[in-house]
Amino acid sequence: MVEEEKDGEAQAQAQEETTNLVVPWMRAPVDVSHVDSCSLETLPSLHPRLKEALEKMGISSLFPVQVAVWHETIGPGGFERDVCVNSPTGSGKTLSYALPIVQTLSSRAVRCLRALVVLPTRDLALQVKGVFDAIAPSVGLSVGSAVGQSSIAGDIAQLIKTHKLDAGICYDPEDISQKLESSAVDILVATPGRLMDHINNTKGFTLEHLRYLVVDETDRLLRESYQEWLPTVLKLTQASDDGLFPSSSPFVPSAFGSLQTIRRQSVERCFKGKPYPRLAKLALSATLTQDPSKLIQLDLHHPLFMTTGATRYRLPEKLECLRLICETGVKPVYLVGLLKSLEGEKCIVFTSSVETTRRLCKLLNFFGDSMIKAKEYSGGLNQAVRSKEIKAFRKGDIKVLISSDALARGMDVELVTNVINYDMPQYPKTFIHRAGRTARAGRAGRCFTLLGDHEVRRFSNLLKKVGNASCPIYPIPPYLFVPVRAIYEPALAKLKESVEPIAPKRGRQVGFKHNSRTTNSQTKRNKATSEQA
Ligand SMILES: Nc1ncnc2c1ncn2[C@@H]1O[C@H](COP(=O)(O)OP(=O)(O)OP(=O)(O)O)[C@@H](O)[C@H]1O
Repeated sequence: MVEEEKDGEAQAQAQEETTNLVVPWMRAPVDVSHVDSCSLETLPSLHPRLKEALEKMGISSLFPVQVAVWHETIGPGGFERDVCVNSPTGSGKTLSYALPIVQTLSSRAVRCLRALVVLPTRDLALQVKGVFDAIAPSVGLSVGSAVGQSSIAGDIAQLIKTHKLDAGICYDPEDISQKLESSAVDILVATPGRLMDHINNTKGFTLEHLRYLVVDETDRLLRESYQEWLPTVLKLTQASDDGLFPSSSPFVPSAFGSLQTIRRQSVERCFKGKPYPRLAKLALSATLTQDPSKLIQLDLHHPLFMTTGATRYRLPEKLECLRLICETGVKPVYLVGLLKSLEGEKCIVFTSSVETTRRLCKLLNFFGDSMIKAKEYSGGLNQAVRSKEIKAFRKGDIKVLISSDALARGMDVELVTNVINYDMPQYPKTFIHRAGRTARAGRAGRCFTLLGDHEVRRFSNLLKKVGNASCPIYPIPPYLFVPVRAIYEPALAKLKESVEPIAPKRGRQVGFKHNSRTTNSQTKRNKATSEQA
């Protein structure tokens, strides 16, 4: 699956900037910045076992966005409107949907797939599954995942339960040899590609009982069609809403024939509440699209827009932005000086591409043991290596992670106190998501951006777009900077020996682009490079 924010982001940003159209329902939002946190004790209707589960997670109160969504779903709102949330990174959007969904499903009597949460990448999906896993079992709900690069057979074993047919059940005589399959999970967290695999190929996988659809990182998911996953899901659930057989849909081969209708009715009767509830949708992002042509794809019902403050984007409150103006040709020296000044703290260093990530990581490790030990995270690595590195980073065994934008969205790693833009982000949204890997959950954090002289103006414009005027220069003490300079050339020579030259193309330079100007041109060239998850 494509992870990198490149050409798609450019197009999306350009489109949004040229169209000033805002759909009417977005003009009268609920402003979450006027909502207060709420203690679990005073949160209305919270299931006692969910309260216990939250306390075990160390949570004693809900954040404003979580209170606002609770109000619209469990509170008086009662899930009657679809909800679109634009709320800063680290503000707790995951629990804002996980908690109401789990609370509502806690009263279900029969297990079947009621909630589907879709995320753009495998790592994000597994992170969100972890949040559901922490609360859903307390009320007897089961959570599954369907993500790329894991075994399909393993998925099926986890998601589908096979029963023998009871003698008294009315079934299609043609299907007499078949066993009855049903969902082994109430909630599924999935990436679009694997979801489509199950929709198209997995016997017994059905969305006919789906009540909740969450589209997390909405702008990212709406930008690419991922095998038409969204229209497919909507079509399948629409068929169910209309009382049509999903098996009549061209998308799904029927596993049960006429038995499906009998099962659907009996299952829904076993659910306290409405017999045929509407599919409720929740769409969330820190940079929610306002593009009507994108939003229309969600087919929203009487949507309610929640946002934070009056500006389009908002950075976390305790995020401090700083910049370093780098002399041409020696940007890595500035980076090492900066990392030395932050020694002992967890840092993510963002670059513009998989290739720069790989080379920069190698280069840092050539500076010698006394300098910086860094690891790499990008779509250029296989999943097992990525998972290993992120685990070590979470544990604190690795302090510096050099990453492409594969890590920019959604990833929640505790105690990351610094984000460093080694390459200046090209788009405001990329800045928001990268910077948002720190200063999460009300904590403090810093975002440093390394700039060449020629980038200063463009960066100031970008800061205006993200609503941040203040970004002072960070002074690196000379005693950290000067010794690094002395060992830069030997480290660079080692790097040149160790890396395979890139196949020369017209106007393409071979070797590590340590010059901020060439890094910028490399960024442009690499726009076509996509990352595979
Ligand atoms: N009520 C709460 N009390 C304390 N911590 C919380 C609470 N809700 C969420 N958190 C923590 O806040 C952090 C950020 O939450 P989450 O990942 O849901 O943010 P987000 O808004 O989805 O961010 P992003 O836009 O970057 O994806 C997580 O570590 C989570 O455990």
